[in-house]
Amino acid sequence: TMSWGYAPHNGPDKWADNFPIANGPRQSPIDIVPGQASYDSGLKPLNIKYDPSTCLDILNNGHSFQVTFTDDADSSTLRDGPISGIYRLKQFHFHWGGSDDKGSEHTVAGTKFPAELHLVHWNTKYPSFGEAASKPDGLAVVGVFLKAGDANPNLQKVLDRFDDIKAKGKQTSFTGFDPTCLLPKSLDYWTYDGSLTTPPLLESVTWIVCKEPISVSSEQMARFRSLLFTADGEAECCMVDNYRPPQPLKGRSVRASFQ
Ligand SMILES: Oc1ccc(S)c(O)c1
Ligand SMILES: [Zn+2]
Repeated sequence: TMSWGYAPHNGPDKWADNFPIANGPRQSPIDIVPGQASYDSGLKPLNIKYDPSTCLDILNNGHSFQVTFTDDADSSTLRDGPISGIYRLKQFHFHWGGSDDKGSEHTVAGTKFPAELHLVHWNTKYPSFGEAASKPDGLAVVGVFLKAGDANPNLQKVLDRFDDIKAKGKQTSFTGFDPTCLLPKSLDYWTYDGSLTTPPLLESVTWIVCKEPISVSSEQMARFRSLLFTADGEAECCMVDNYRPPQPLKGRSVRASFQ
């Protein structure tokens, strides 16, 4: 059977064929309109504590590349912000474009960024990521925009491993990395109830989108685009434009942690 992707024949406009939730009431991403977000003084600052020793490996899964963490203890966690309880970091990955004028999933008053980082956490009130992913309060994803500018030395540590994961299915060890270094100075954020932005598009995500972007150089963006959607031995297809466009808000409110 044809699996989902980002091409005309299997991309975002086709996902509803196999994943009808694609037209559900709390789909992601969305266009964030700052003037329409409501400041909520009850929102707490994000409490993020990551342990670099939980960083395990980096892999090309055919849709993006992902850095995976061991999540059998409360070592790398997200607390407070808009959530209750303790959420454990499972993985981070990115979405990006074929050129610097597109690539992010969330947009800000229609503005697209060249890429977007997703740090995926699951609620420890559930026994595992897989269990949590099917619950309305199961996941919390911190989104960070990448803005074209100075080269990002912290990001470069990840990009330097791309030679080992160029093709779909390739994986290599990646340890001792602390993703805190990929967060912006300010942790002001917008938050709303949404979903995974890739199939199965589960409506289980509390989205926490940082207002401040981090920097990425155009040369570093070119490096993202050197990865392949395709496996060794298949006709090569560059991994670009692996982003879902904004989805209908359907009455949801977007709250801001800042005035
Ligand atoms: O576990 C996840 C997979 C994909 C995406 S886009 C997420 O936000 C979480
Ligand atoms: Zn994502």
